[in-house]
Amino acid sequence: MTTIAVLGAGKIGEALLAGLLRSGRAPADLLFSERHPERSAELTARHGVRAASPAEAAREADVLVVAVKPQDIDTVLTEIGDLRVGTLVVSLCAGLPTSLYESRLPAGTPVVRVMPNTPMVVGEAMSAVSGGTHATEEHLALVTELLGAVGRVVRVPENQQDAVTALSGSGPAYFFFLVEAMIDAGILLGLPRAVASELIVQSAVGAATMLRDSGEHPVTLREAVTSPAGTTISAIRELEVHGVRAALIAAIEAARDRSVELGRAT
Ligand SMILES: NC(=O)C1=CN([C@@H]2O[C@H](COP(=O)(O)OP(=O)(O)OC[C@H]3O[C@@H](n4cnc5c(N)ncnc54)[C@H](OP(=O)(O)O)[C@@H]3O)[C@@H](O)[C@H]2O)C=CC1
Ligand SMILES: O=C(O)[C@@H]1CCC=N1
Repeated sequence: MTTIAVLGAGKIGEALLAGLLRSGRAPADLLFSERHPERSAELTARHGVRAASPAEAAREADVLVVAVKPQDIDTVLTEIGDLRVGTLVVSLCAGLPTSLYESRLPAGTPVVRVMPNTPMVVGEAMSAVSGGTHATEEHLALVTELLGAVGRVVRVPENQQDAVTALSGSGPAYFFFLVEAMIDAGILLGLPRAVASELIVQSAVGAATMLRDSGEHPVTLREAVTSPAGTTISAIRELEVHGVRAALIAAIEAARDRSVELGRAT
């Protein structure tokens, strides 16, 4: 059986562990590495998965998933020390290119770069995968299978990963921000917070399901809500006056630029 080790079991690392367990991987085939003993104990109690040092994890693993913050990559690569020949390294880190790993790990190490997102915790992640110089079709297929257990997976050329990071990696945060603002609007209009929250969250679930399942373009779906001389068009005019479309485009461009910067900083 393939042994998978997750270095850095924070928000994304723990979501992946939980998803792999949900998809039927045995706890004995998984291990993780965390900096603080209390966090390790908490994770082992919650998931029944073993904690190990980065060096132990690297020695045992067939697949080594790196899920530390990009700023911690130097430390973790130093800590893992020697890697078994052929160990597949999977990086979930924003901005970090496969060439960074290839330059620091034994020659020929296969590396796959992945950008997932937090809906992984409910099995609804969107992940994009790109192979490094030594990643074969089998490596990409294995990573696609692993990530497929926690959501959808697409393949992209590595030079698109910074854009992917800005769109779907950070994307859930933009939707949460929008929902938060819409709930605030409900409060302004005098609704109790709980009622405003239920109205908006269910509307978001319904709209997302229509987007995914109807096959319709978002413009068509929006037009179906927008009655002539009705309420929706009054709101849409305000969104355009306040430059919400341009703000979103600029925000996503800034996120892409930050991803590029994180890659250059290491
Ligand atoms: N959150 C998100 O939405 C997404 C995140 N990512 C990427 O995933 C990676 C992790 O992000 P996220 O889960 O949010 O971050 P977290 O900070 O929640 O998780 C990282 C974990 O790694 C631990 N860690 C740091 N250094 C080491 C080390 N040397 N050995 C063992 N454990 C270590 C951290 O401990 P400590 O807290 O002590 O530092 C922390 O628990 C990032 O690179 C990010 O770019 C990708 C897609 C989406
Ligand atoms: O904000 C970040 O840097 C990480 C990467 C994508 C989502 N969260």
